[in-house]
Amino acid sequence: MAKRRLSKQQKTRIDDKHAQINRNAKAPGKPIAQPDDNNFGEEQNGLVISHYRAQADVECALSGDVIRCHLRANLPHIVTGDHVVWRRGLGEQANTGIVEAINQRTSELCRPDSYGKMKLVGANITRAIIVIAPEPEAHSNLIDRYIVVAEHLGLEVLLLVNKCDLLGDNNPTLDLLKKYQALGYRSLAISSKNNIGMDTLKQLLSDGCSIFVGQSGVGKSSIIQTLLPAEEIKIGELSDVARKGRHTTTHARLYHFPDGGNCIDSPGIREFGLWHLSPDDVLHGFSEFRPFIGLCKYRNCTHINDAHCAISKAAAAGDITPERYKSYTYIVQSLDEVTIQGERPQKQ
Ligand SMILES: Nc1nc2c(ncn2[C@@H]2O[C@H](COP(=O)(O)OP(=O)(O)OP(=O)(O)O)[C@@H](O)[C@H]2O)c(=O)[nH]1
Ligand SMILES: [Zn+2]
Repeated sequence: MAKRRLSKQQKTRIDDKHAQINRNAKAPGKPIAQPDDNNFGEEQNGLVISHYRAQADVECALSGDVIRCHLRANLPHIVTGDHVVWRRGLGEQANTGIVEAINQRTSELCRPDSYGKMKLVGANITRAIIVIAPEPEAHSNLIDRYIVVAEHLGLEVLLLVNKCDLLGDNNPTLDLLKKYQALGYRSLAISSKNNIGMDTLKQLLSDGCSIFVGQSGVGKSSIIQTLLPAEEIKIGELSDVARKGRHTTTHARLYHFPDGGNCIDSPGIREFGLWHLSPDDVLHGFSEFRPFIGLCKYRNCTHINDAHCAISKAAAAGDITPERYKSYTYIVQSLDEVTIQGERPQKQ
């Protein structure tokens, strides 16, 4: 994945798209030919497992069947993880249905597509599993970036150390772990290869809807495969596509863990980033900074080398660690960089 600095024009386009997504959630869409109401049964609840341009696979809340549904015109943009009201086709049409309404979402995850346009990739996610490993080495700034987005979306964070079979006694990953534990983040060390800690992980994931994020090679595919033995091939397919960089062709899919809880996965979701966040969002994403927010002398304080800044004073006094403060400044200064799907990393 390449990091590149967005031009003003591209940033405007992303902002416009985000505004459009918000408008779509409220405003009517283009009129399309409507199916005959008499051909469908009672309204019922469902869960969007996957969605395509004009259709969605909806799981019936009662039977668990997954039905390919058309979408009622004027419906806001639908996305994997949406809770919907739908009606099943009658008679010979029982294997189809129509989505009538989308219930309010508790969270929305967006990301830019290959053209830099923002699109929704998942809804109602409750938990971000940030996967790190002794190899490739974990960097706290990357962890902080994931945490900031998770905090912004109101997600629970689980810092998952995979490959614990490679941890010696003095591995730097253990120090990292302690640092985030001290900040109040839950963590767990596992080895998907040696099946260590997997039962505890299953328990932690047994409610809500999780997504797995983290740098390439930490073992996200391996972990998901272990948790979803029946879905092995499909996960593998997604992973292969990710490696070839053809992300736009894949759809986010919702999976049920056998022991409870859901997971939404796609290469696009695994690479979640700081799309659209303002410097203020980033500030609030550093949870230990919050007691000092609003105490700076100047209202337009950027908290980076500003005079009379309560945040930098807290860092100097040791109430905020130098690493986290540095991480904050680094993230704010790189907010206009974005990872575009399908691009290869550029040499620095
Ligand atoms: N030693 C050890 N190796 C592991 C473990 N889990 C995964 N691996 C290895 O780590 C490598 C990367 O695993 P993947 O599951 O492909 O990692 P990923 O995070 O999905 O990578 P991307 O698909 O590139 O994002 C593979 O060679 C795995 O066999 C583990 O618990 N211990
Ligand atoms: Zn300040």
